[in-house]
Amino acid sequence: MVHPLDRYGWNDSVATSFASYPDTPARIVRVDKGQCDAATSGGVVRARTADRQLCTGDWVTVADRGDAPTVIDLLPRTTAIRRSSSPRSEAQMLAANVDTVLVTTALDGDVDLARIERLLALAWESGAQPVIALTKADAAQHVLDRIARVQTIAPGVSVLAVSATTGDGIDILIAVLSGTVALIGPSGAGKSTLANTLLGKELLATNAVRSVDGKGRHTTVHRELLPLPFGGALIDTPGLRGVGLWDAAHGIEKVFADVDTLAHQCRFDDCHHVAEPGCAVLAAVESGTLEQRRLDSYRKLLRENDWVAARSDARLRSERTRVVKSKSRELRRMYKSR
Ligand SMILES: Nc1nc2c(ncn2[C@@H]2O[C@H](COP(=O)(O)OP(=O)(O)OP(=O)(O)O)[C@@H](O)[C@H]2O)c(=O)[nH]1
Ligand SMILES: [Zn+2]
Repeated sequence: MVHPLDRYGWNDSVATSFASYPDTPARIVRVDKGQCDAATSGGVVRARTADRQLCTGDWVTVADRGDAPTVIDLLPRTTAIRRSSSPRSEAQMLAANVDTVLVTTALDGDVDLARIERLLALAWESGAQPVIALTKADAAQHVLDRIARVQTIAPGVSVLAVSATTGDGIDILIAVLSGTVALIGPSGAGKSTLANTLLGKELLATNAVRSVDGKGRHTTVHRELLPLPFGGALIDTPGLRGVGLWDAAHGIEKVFADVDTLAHQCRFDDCHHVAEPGCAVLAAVESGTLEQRRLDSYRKLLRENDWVAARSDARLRSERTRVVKSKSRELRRMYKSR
């Protein structure tokens, strides 16, 4: 049977997770300050978010409380794309309940491998399956070589070259996408153009890249979930100029599965792959099977991740101390007044 929310990613397991909630099921398609657009079986409604921290893709329940629809419950997220938002060292949620993360990079310039590795770490960490789309293939040379190059840094990920202009590669891309798809990539990567091609219509504003410096302006402002004509739904995200990792140790391990396998062959279990004897990682760099660039990138992301983890631990600790202190102040006041 067709469910009205099928277009927004409804399926059997989603239906099961709603079983114990009495209010109306809905999926968040867009979040604004204090309000959101929520897709329900009766259509998209404007709802109050109360003080809930929601993000695009969340499954929630809504109910009419007094004068307006209000979000009541937030269902547990199956996957979540998070990045660190400096300077407060907090996690920023980009999208929830995503099945496929479509990492995009334009082929018309230099492909920044380290940036792809970073975006892949973020994607793997979310729990969703990453797919890489190398865009603007019509404006690129040596496309096959470049696909092969990117494939070496992305174990377990499909790498496809596509062109929204000519339509090349779009069919294959559609075949590998499943469920809710989130598009991520730097500004000007052609995300909105690709999104419009997948959606089959011009729903998202695109922006010509400034010809002077080749930089795209940020055209995408909102994250919005839109139904795809071939099934599933799409979330476009604003161009991510710098994405900081947030607690992405597992994601980094997946991106660098090759380095990880080597690391298990080192003589010492706690090898740092710097100068230790019997280090399989350094041996692989020496023999040319592992690129120095990739090892450097791996180390850099690990260091950054450790740093963010330490900072957020410190923040949580100080928050906890503050709560404890204010609680004990409260208690002291209470005892005094007795
Ligand atoms: N030649 C060519 N140009 C493309 C293609 N796809 C996008 N472009 C161009 O690349 C530029 C940027 O495209 P957008 O889709 O706005 O990029 P974006 O990633 O959404 O950018 P933000 O919204 O800033 O994140 C525009 O000038 C597009 O016309 C393509 O397949 N081929
Ligand atoms: Zn080692």
